[in-house]
Amino acid sequence: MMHGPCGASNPSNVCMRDGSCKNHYPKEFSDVTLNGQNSYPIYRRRNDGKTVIVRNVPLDNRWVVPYCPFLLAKYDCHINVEICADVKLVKYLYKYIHKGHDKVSYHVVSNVPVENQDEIQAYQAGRWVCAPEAFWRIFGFPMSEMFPPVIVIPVHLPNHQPLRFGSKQPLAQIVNNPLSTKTMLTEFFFMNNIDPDAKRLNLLYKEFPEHFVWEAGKRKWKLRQKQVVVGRMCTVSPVEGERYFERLLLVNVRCPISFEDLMSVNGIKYGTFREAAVARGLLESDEYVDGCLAEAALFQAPYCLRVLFAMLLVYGITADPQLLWDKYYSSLSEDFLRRGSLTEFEVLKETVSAIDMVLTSMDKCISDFPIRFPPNLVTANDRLSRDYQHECSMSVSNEDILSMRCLNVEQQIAYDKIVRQLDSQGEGVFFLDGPGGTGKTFLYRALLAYVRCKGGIALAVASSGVAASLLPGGRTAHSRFKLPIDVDDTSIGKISKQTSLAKMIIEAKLIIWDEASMASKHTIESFEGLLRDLLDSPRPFGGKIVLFGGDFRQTLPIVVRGSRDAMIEASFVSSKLWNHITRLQLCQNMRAREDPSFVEFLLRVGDGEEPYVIDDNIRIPSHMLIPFTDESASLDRLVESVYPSFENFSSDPYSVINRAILTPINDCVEEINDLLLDRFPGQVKEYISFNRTNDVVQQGEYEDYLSTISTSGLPPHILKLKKNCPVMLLRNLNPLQGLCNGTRLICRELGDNFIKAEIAVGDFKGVHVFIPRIPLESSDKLKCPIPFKRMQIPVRLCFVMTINKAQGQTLDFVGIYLREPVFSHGQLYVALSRAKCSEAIKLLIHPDFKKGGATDYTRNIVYRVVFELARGIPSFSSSFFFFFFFFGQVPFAYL
Ligand SMILES: Nc1ncnc2c1ncn2[C@@H]1O[C@H](COP(=O)(O)OP(=O)(O)OP(=O)(O)O)[C@@H](O)[C@H]1O
Repeated sequence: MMHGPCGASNPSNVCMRDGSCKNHYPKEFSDVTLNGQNSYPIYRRRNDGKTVIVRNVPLDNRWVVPYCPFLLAKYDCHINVEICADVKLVKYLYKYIHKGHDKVSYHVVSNVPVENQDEIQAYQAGRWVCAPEAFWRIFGFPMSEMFPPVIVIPVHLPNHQPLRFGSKQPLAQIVNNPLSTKTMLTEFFFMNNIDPDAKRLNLLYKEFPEHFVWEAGKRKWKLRQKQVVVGRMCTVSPVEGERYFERLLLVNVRCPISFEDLMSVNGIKYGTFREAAVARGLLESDEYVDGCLAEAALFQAPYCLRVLFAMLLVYGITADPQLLWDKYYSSLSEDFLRRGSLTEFEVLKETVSAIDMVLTSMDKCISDFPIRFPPNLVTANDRLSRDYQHECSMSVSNEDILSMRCLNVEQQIAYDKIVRQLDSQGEGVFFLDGPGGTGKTFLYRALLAYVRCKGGIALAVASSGVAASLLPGGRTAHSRFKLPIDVDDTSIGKISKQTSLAKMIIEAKLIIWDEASMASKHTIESFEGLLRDLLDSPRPFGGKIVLFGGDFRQTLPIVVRGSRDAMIEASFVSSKLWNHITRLQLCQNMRAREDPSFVEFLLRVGDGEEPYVIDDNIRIPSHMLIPFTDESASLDRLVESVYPSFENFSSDPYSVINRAILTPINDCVEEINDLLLDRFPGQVKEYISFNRTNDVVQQGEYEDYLSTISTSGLPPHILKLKKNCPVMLLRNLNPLQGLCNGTRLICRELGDNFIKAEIAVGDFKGVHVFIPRIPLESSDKLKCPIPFKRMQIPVRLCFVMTINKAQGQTLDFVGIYLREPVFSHGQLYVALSRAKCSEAIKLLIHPDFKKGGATDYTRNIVYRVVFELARGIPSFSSSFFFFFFFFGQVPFAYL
């Protein structure tokens, strides 16, 4: 069915209102179906050049009314079906039931003279009941049904019980009726106080109707025998003040026995619900920041306190930074004061500089915040030259110096080639291509050591925080080169030539960019434009020596819900710059060198050469499999393989940190993490988040829903932790000091307002940090359709993590849980290649009954075209290396 035509071709069409179409035709062309503004779908309408003539006007795809081709053909009429894939679209479920498809407006025209007509009465609304509906109603069949039934439960302040009475009922009778004061809420408290079942079940208010029935006549709760129901508290807007805070407490406090009990926290009775909510950490407030710093100051760790203070400033959690600065200055400067040799001014300068240094790594500076200091305490020049000095004087570990002499043959060839260019002050852009574990990081470290030992500047960056934390002095490429986050083909990084950052980049002898295969081509092109601009050179990358590295078998740049073509198009190999790059190949797997048959298997999986059994499924060697018997028993076996005994792990948490269960989707991560936390020894502590909608009007309406959202970029609403458990950081908090998105940590202390954690991997292993609650947003618009911020400690348990989060990490033991098969290029390969040998891997594959229920094969997605594009450049000694690539992993050193 075609709409219209309307608009200029037919301005009098029925859809025209004020000169434009009320149904917004013609729609936009779109290659794919997208979620549009306010969750209305933008359907796929390809610009294929086809038109049809409707009432003498040529109409293209933009005029087609959405329809379902199957239903159209089957019933020979226009039927459209929309699937609610987003919470905002649920409105359709209700809209069409209540809107009344059969409702009509009609006008009754009478012969009465116009001046005597009652226009309002003349306008009528009526219903037209079609024959099937008439029959349906006559037979008394239900027209609509909701399952399970939803019981709405009231929220009222003490002595504010809502009361219904007749206009003629005597007031004394109402007041003296003992039942009038009883509501579902007061009786919920009563039951929690006296009823053994209610005590045993330890319920939240909203859970109560699932287990108890409300007897309206007797105004009391009775234990429910059967029937499934859902309880929902009525919504309360934050503008209602105390009633809103009371509801917030009722959402989170189990088994309260009275209003007073609800207002008590740890034995302290607060005067208001708001104060009680703040004390429970359910509300964002300045009291929280104060409490957080006061608690942290007790640890007498001024370095950690300064990092914490900087985080609280950056995330804008405090309204009055000056007040906090004055109050905590002595704790923040404690170590400088203790030195004794510094003047008061020098102590101040050192303290401010130290905080400023942390702020710089988060792209801020102390002068961005309203704290009064003597003028020019830390100047912009100080800041930049500090960064410059830091890079110039980067220390080199003995291990890295030694690595220059331990390179294998392939590494040595690549190393020599780059060193030759460095020594001859030449130029060159390289791509170090090697499967996971072939020693790319090892080679980067050797090259960084070479340049730095000679006093030169070598900049090390990576696409992800985890990879950056494995390089000495590593930063994420975005933060180091100030690259825009949302880049397109016109973006160019911008750094003023007068700054010392520009000086540092210009003087850098070598720039290394790890995991460039994960960076989008626009990001790399933007970086290339920046180099040309800074170096005033038309040559690619401004004539610098740049070494990119990565593995195109691993995951490609993320294009949210992007198609295969979109991912390939976004990849580095699709960039025009790819032709200017010399490829260096590493093949010998150093991580899994003890297990050559595993290495060969890995490569076949990564290259998409492992034979397919059915569709795109490959068979997994039986010794790597956990046989599927039933859901919980098989999962138990997987868990036991990865974490045989938690008793030993809690005394040596480092042995947990290098083990993990990997899974492609986030859905079961939280569930299995919670299961494992239960088995982990120790007392559990819960941190409940506060979810704040960006539009304050939506707060009351969506608050309950927001707390159910679980997505990989956000910590859970209820974060459960135990002392010594492993967690993963979810934000780049302080990349300079190893706190990157993906850094693994061990929880050492569980404070009321923050956790004290120890960095468990990378160059900053062993460093302690305080991690407070910060406001976090998710970029996943589909899972988070209502824009909101979650105030929570930005960590997740990492007994289990998604495969994408594990990229770049080496693990001692890997469990792979495939409740759903992998869904994107390279995921199976990334998961398998985290281990050093096949003995250190166990896979559990859920049977796919559509494919015969087998549990020994699973999907492997490989976009081979990426490899073809990658090979489209001159490959350095490629034939020499490919010989070994295909004919076994014979180490060159043995030849
Ligand atoms: N020449 C070498 N001599 C000894 N050990 C090496 C050598 N090269 C690499 N290794 C070791 O092999 C392991 C894997 O190396 P590395 O992490 O550098 O690989 P990678 O290619 O960067 O892996 P990924 O792509 O998964 O990050 C490390 O434990 C590293 O120390």
